[in-house]
Amino acid sequence: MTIRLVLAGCGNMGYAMLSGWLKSGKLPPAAVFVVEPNADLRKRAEALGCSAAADAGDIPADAVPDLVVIAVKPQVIRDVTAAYKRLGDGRTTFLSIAAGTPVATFEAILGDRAPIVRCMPNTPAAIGKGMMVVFSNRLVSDDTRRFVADLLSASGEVTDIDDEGLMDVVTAVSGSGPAYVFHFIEALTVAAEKAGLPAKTARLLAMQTVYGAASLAAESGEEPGVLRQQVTSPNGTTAAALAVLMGEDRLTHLLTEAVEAARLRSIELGR
Ligand SMILES: NC(=O)C1=CN([C@@H]2O[C@H](COP(=O)(O)OP(=O)(O)OC[C@H]3O[C@@H](n4cnc5c(N)ncnc54)[C@H](O)[C@@H]3O)[C@@H](O)[C@H]2O)C=CC1
Ligand SMILES: O=C(O)[C@@H]1CCC=N1
Repeated sequence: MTIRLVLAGCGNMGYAMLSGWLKSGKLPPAAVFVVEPNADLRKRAEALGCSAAADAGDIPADAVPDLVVIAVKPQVIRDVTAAYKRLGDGRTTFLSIAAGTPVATFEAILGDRAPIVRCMPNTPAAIGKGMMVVFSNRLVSDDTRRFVADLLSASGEVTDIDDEGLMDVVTAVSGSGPAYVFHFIEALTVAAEKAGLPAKTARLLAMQTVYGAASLAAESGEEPGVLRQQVTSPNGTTAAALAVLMGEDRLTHLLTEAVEAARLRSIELGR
């Protein structure tokens, strides 16, 4: 079958997105060629029905995929992209999910004819609940934008931005954000254990509370502040806890600091 998509890097994020695309049926596995040096990860991709090889040189020489997805660490992005230079004649679109790395880095390597899309996904993409934010260079046609958006929609919500400078903020909010929420679950579990709950119960309560609250916020159409007030009885238990979290805007300050640290790191990674 014709190779329509090459995935360079099938680690955590590459695999998460690939699984979503295949599950949705938007792409037949036989149309995907995975390039991944790690043998175990290649096997995992082959188990999905894709072809896989350790090196870009193993892609059939006559293949002209619609899309090359670059899903490697920012530190190796230049070397990896250089291996696809022959596909920079305008027929293939490049989609990078790397944190920090600007479109200009790809343009410098691939030349001035390559349509390039920069996307910041997050790991909930693995179960179709990701957040994908997309920035495209001027060579990406409307048709290609639609094609890419449709493919990405298999992994969750997709939204466009037209100011690339905001990608570092996006990375700090939705790209890294799942880790903040996972840590919140960990922290609530520890707090529950310290207050006397058995470990297993503590974890169940913390996880189901975050899951239920996020689902309610997403599905009710109500503002999070209103939902918060619905939990908070005057002078009750929630008010006591929120005085700790919201007093002097403690949690807001902490998250603002965390997002800023991630944003600055994203800028550094792009250098
Ligand atoms: N993990 C996450 O939550 C998110 C990651 N990203 C971005 O996704 C990219 C990948 O991150 P992860 O999946 O977390 O890292 P990872 O380390 O799990 O995956 C990267 C993969 O690239 C492979 N690789 C190394 N050299 C290669 C080469 N020459 N050709 C092909 N593959 C090669 C590695 O063997 C590895 O499996 C990064 O640029 C990161 O900024 C973006 C959004 C979220
Ligand atoms: O931690 C990182 O650098 C990547 C980018 C966003 C999430 N993970």
